[in-house]
Amino acid sequence: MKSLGNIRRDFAPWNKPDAKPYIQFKDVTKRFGDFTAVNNLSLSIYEREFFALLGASGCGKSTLLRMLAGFEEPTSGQILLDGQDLRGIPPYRRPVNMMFQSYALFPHMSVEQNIAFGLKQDGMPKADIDTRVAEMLKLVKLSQFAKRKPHQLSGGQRQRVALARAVAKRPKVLLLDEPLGALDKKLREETQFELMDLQQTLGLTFVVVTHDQEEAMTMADRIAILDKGEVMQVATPAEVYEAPGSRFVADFVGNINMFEGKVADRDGAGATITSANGVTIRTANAGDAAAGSEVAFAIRPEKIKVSSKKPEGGDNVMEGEIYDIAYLGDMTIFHVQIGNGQVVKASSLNATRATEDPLSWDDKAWISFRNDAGVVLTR
Ligand SMILES: Nc1ncnc2c1ncn2[C@@H]1O[C@H](COP(=O)(O)OP(=O)(O)OP(=O)(O)O)[C@@H](O)[C@H]1O
Repeated sequence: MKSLGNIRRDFAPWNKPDAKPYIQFKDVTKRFGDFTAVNNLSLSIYEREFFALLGASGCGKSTLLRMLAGFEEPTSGQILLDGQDLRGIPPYRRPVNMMFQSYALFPHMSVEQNIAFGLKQDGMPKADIDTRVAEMLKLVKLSQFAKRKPHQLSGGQRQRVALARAVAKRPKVLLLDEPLGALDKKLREETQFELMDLQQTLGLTFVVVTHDQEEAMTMADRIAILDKGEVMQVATPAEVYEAPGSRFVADFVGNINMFEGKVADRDGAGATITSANGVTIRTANAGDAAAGSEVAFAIRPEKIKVSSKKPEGGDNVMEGEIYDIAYLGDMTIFHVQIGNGQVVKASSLNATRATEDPLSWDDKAWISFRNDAGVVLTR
């Protein structure tokens, strides 16, 4: 795992000016009657990338995948794969395979027959099929289950059979529509790592559709966040989380506190922001927000410290009262109502067993955060 991690750290073709995208959506629009499911969308995906399409139900994620697979054609615009326009090319002639949420395994066939199915249809010689199936079974660690029927497997094992079947034909691109949707939380988390390993081992390009942001953050090299058929932001998980480009993205990914307000003063890269309900915030990252403009200051709960005593110094210190406490085992989330009535969420890791600074409902408390802990959003 360590070495894979190192390889991934260097994997950023989107930052290389001469890197050629492998998959390109160019001004793609898809209408169903007078409903626009995908609106003039452009997107580039690179070879061997693990790319996630993330968005709420109905935002057009599956439609994008289906157009790439060839089950739908764009109303206008182009989809290119390795420079080739895909329009008019039927699904079975595209170097793309799709794995659906309902794995659609054939119930009457054994695991190995399921995996062999597509290869047989392609007329591959029997000896080659046997070799390929054995290789796939080993890859997904199901060799000992080759003779079983799908109903004799667990949900996670069935999911791996479906994966093996989807990659058996060695597609260049694997499309996964909510691939882990049917698995429980623990199994999902394990399987996420298996999927990442598999993608690395095979050197494939993966495009995965999910509405689960944690899943997208864990697995993907980059994430496209979609809303109403449009791309809101395309970035690495860390960028999406630490530097969201808009209120929509900030709010969509993870938990965040938002202070709506105005830029009162700018100095260098920083600014002073007065929130609509009277809090003054000092920030070092004001981006391109102009003095006087309406902005939101956004800060993640884990960047805010809660204490019973007023912290000495510090960039931003506000007095409040504990409004609510949620103990989640590994961490505690405090809701602190500050002077102006706004409730601020702050989380702290429960790294030690007894908390050094016990806080309780209705206690007076102080919140504090550094001036580089949040971002200013202009959109
Ligand atoms: N064949 C179709 N005819 C009419 N409308 C469609 C068709 N396919 C999709 N849509 C509409 O297009 C929009 C986008 O659908 P899509 O399946 O891409 O969403 P999604 O983001 O994948 O959502 P979910 O997470 O619920 O699957 C939806 O409003 C859907 O109702």
